[in-house]
Amino acid sequence: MNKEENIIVGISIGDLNGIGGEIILKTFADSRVLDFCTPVIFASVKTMTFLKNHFNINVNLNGIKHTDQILHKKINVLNVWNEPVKIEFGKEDLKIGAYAIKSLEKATQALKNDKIDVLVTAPINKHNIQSDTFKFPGHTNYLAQELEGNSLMLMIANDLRVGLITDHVPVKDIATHITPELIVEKIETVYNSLKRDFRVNKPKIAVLGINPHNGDNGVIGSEDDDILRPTLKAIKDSGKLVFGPYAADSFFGSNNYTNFDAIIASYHDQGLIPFKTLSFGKGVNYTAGLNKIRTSPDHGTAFEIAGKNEADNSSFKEAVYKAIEIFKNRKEYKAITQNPLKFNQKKI
Ligand SMILES: NC(=O)c1ccc[n+]([C@@H]2O[C@H](COP(=O)([O-])OP(=O)(O)OC[C@H]3O[C@@H](n4cnc5c(N)ncnc54)[C@H](O)[C@@H]3O)[C@@H](O)[C@H]2O)c1
Ligand SMILES: N[C@H](C(=O)O)[C@H](O)COP(=O)(O)O
Repeated sequence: MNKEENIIVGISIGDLNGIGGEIILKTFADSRVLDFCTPVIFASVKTMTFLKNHFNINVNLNGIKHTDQILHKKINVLNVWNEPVKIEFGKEDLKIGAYAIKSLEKATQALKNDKIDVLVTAPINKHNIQSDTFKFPGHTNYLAQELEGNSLMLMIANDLRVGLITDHVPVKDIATHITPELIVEKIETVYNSLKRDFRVNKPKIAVLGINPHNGDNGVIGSEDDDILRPTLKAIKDSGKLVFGPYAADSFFGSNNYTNFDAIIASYHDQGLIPFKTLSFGKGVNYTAGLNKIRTSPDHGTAFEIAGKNEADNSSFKEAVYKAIEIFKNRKEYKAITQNPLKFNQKKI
């Protein structure tokens, strides 16, 4: 297979009782998608056949046992399990959560071993995936352990990119998590990702304040003055185009966000509420900063509509496209930065 043209997209199935299977099949039912990527779904042919019949989606599945059997122009399904699985749409079920993790672990292994080029994850339910061996609040935190680099949750929709200093952290713990070291690490990660993954030459990054109105000189909290401002000053002094802190409440409403290549929020809902409000259904969740590429849609398992053929697959499709785009950008960036003279040479 020509890996240059046919990027192999590994897909973890997510929660089988949610909308994951539906959005995956709807995406690859459009055969044009198979012209530029080769999907490999980590699940089982039996399970995927049940789903395609349930949703009446007319696709052919190519069942395989090993990644060396992957075929181009086919929807490959790698059999991670063979037994029949009882799918009950909309039901939170620990047994179903265990299949989501089986799929994720197998796909991650393939990603680590370069058997797939990128990983796109369908949504999981964070409660039913917990077990004695799996204790992560999400893919980002799991992949941060499995892969190399410093992970960053970066939500992307066209030119809007919102990264988080803290991600799946309970509200009561946020302030203690935000240290100068973590701020530096996350800004460094988004800066490098903008250059390498999105080919932004001189990234401009905005940082949102932690407290309401940046703490109003200590009246509403001291973290902005004591931690954030001095850290940002040191980063700015190093020559990076980093701006802020900006009061978070008006930053998006005033359209100021359009002036930056990325926005860094202090915590999950500070960043994800404006992001999803502006882009829900088109956004992509990208785990930046790691040696491998993983994207996912900007939504969850949507149990209330699962099985009803109502799920919109736009965000999942966008997640596939973005993973491919980032894969290509990284390759190009590597070529340019390794030997710029060679890259610019033209054949005479
Ligand atoms: N990438 C992921 O794995 C991921 C992302 C977000 C949430 N989750 C998990 O999913 C579960 C449910 O989370 P939630 O209820 O907060 O968010 P959700 O995104 O599942 O649902 C929010 C709302 O959006 C609707 N919706 C979501 N996706 C849709 C789609 N493709 N088409 C049409 N409507 C859609 C739902 O019906 C619901 O009304 C939680 O366990 C959460 O942790 C997982
Ligand atoms: N915070 C993500 C969102 O709301 O879209 C979601 O929980 C997924 O997180 P992981 O990518 O870490 O699973």
